[in-house]
Amino acid sequence: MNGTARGDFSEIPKLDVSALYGTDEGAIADTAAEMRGHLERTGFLYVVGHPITSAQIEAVRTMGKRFFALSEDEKAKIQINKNFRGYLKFAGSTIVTSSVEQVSKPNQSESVFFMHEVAEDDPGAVAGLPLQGPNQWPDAEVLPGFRDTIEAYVEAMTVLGRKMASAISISLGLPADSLNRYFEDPTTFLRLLHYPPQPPEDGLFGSAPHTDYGFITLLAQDDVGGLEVLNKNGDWVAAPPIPGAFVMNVGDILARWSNDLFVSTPHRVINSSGRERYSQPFFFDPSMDETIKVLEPCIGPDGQEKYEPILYRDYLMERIDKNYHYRKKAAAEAT
Ligand SMILES: O=C(O)CCC(=O)C(=O)O
Ligand SMILES: [Fe+2]
Repeated sequence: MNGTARGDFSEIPKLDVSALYGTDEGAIADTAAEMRGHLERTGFLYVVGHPITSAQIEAVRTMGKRFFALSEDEKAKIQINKNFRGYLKFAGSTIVTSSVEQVSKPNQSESVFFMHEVAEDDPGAVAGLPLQGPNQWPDAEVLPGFRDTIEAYVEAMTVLGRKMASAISISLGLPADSLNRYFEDPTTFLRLLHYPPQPPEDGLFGSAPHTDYGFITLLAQDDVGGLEVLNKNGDWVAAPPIPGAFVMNVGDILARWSNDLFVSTPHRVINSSGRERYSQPFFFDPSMDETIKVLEPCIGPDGQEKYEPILYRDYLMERIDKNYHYRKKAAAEAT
């Protein structure tokens, strides 16, 4: 696709990925090719035809609603920690790395993060590697079934994430398994978000314009709406909810990995519905100790690699440190 098509869209395309779960190689290749077109043009697509049931998606949403309905004291028991796991209170994050506009007002949301599980006695955790440690869970007596529901969902989403990585490989003319090693111990974040209704106000967002850091994001949203995606004309294109579908988007490390073949598109949330909105993005990223170097098929005839290789851990830490109040504070205290 030539550069002029990048960002040229007025709606978010839909892709049926059922072929990726089968063995028909022709159908897999067709799906991968279609996906590639979307990743180049919009960087966003609806994923349908996956095997994750609406009931399973809904079960996670219900757990999120129950969690956010707890008292501030109860939620604060699992306040977000240095390993980036736990509860981020309302208005706890401001996006300062946004390339889209200068953002000053905090996001009008509260959220809770669960990452890939790392045992306390894991060598990485013992060595104090960043972001390596156990999750923080709400008290099982307060929220029975919470942990099981989240873990089952993360497992299913990880399978879907790997299918997408494989499709991306195929779309670039690489063997289906060529990216597997990057996702053996994937860095994953499941973020449960709650956006209370917000007043219309200049510069006030549920989620301020931003791009995602990682490889891909697979988002399930409730029926409220409010997610918008920026096209090349500067229009904010709505990404309204489609029952059972995930909104998938390219993150910055995939854009970088692909030498900017794929586009990490800015997006934002404004919850002007008058209702509570709940969403659950799953961020599927490479292993912390993998080095991300421009993929061979993405190097053009000029041989130019626009980006230096980078260790995913270093990349991620830099991005995270810039974005969150609590980490900025911790970083300041450490100096
Ligand atoms: O809640 C949404 O619809 C989008 C959330 C989002 O963009 C993010 O958490 O990165
Ligand atoms: Fe996002």
